[in-house]
Amino acid sequence: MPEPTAHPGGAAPLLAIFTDFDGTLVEIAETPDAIEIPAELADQLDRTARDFDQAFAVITGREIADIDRFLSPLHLAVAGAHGAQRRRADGTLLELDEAVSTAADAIAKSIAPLVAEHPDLILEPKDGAVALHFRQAPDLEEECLLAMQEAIAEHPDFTLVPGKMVIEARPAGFDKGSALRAFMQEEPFAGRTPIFIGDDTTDEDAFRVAQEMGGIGIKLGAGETIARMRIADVASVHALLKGLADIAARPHASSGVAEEAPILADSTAH
Ligand SMILES: O=P(O)(O)OC[C@H]1O[C@H](O[C@H]2O[C@H](CO)[C@@H](O)[C@H](O)[C@H]2O)[C@H](O)[C@@H](O)[C@@H]1O
Repeated sequence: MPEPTAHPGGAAPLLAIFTDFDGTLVEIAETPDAIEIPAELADQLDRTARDFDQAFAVITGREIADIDRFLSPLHLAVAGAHGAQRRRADGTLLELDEAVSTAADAIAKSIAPLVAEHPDLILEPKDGAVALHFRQAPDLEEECLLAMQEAIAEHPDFTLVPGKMVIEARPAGFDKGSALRAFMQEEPFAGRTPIFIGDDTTDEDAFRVAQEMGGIGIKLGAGETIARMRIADVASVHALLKGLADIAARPHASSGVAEEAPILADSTAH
């Protein structure tokens, strides 16, 4: 693994920026399609990517196609379906094993009758993963969990992960940490110091890997976390990205993230 690189003009390291999508770049909504995309979001992320020499990626539970649709016409580096899908910074799309797609289809099919019976549930089939949402029927959480456990029983290569009012099946061996590590082995991420911003339990793997690699995990909101830093809300994430881009655009930046961005708090401070 290459050592993190110092900024050519000063002491600040070159950063690689990774963010989660739902609950981090956009506010949580009642349904997956009801999210509101701030008008300037795509432009801001494009600027972040450019100012960090394209060392910027979204690591999400969503499909890559979803992220492209929400940020159109921007095509960022993205790890989708919790890392099962990945598009590199140079635009190369990594092929998903056909057996994984087939198994995800089968899991979604076996959940369909439950969703037909309870129209408030939302089934979100993805290429390589399946999400069963119960935000509009919270009393069905237990039933959803049992149904998903049953559905993956015949697919031992899949594992269940809880999210925000959702239970997801994803292929074992993929998570947001493995996605971050994979990006960090490639240009233009290699040798940089990773920062990952996220809000959910599935983001903990990425916090861990970012910190193992000498970087920083930034947890949005409350809740147990291994992330070293916290940030209050989605608006603060946008402000932080803008602030980081401003720092990166300066030719002789010399100060660190925390010093330049008081919207961050040490997550271990009381
Ligand atoms: O990893 P993320 O980018 O945070 O994606 C996690 C899941 O986000 C979406 O579901 C969540 O957001 C929805 C819209 O706000 C909300 O209605 C739902 O209750 C949340 O669980 C998305 O639909 C999933 O595919 C992602 O895995």
